[in-house]
Amino acid sequence: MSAAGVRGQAGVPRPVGVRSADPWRERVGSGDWDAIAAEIDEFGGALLPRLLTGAEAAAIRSMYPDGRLFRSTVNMGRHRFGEGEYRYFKAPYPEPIERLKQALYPRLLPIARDWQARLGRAAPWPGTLDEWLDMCQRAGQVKSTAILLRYGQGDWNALHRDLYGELVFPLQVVINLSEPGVDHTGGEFLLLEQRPRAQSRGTATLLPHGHGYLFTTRDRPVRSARGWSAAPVRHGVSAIRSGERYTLGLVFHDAAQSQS
Ligand SMILES: O=C(O)CCC(=O)C(=O)O
Ligand SMILES: [Fe+2]
Repeated sequence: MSAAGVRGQAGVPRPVGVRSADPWRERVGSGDWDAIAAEIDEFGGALLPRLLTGAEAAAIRSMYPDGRLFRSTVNMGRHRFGEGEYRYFKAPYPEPIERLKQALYPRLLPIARDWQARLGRAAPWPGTLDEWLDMCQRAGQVKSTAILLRYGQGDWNALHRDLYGELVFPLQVVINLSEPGVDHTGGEFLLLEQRPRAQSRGTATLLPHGHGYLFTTRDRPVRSARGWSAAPVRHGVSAIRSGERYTLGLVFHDAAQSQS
């Protein structure tokens, strides 16, 4: 950890002094990114360090009822997406959301480029999130995609992929704003990987409070007889058995006008 940070409450690095580095980049950078890349290569998902303190997670949870912050609300039962509700943040995003997306993008980029090379595909993603979102905008993908999800007892999220147009960033992050075992039981994060010419593999993860979880958005390279093939990956959430579970979903492409 850099000299500019000290361990704050609950193990979250906190900036000190006027010359401290961007605290969001520092938090994101406190993970062992070689180990994270190895983990996502093996399982299609990987736990990230704690990205939000308890107070910050509570502050984001408390945004849920404030209609001014959101561009639309999705009733998951009505769309047969599961049960529960989520809301799309309006751009510009509240500061922690914008800063986390900015801090995460350059860490995800080498993994995305590496995957694309293995799959023999061209990597369209520029070095910064702003440049990439400009490309989305020019392609008509102009709508914000960060979401705040709220699940009560019995709610769940059907297995899906967050694709919103031709342009896709292949990795995304979810953060648990609630504390498993305290605020909710059940509500495991699920990944389902469709393996080439084989049965699918499932992975369930109880996301620790305030931590990020990095996972595959559309598909990822897996070894096959002829080298590498693209394995489609879906994600979802098992039923919440008790309590409430709030999460923050960060997708790195924006959405076409025709998408919700
Ligand atoms: O609530 C979760 O853990 C997953 C939410 C989700 O579908 C997403 O972040 O894209
Ligand atoms: Fe999703």
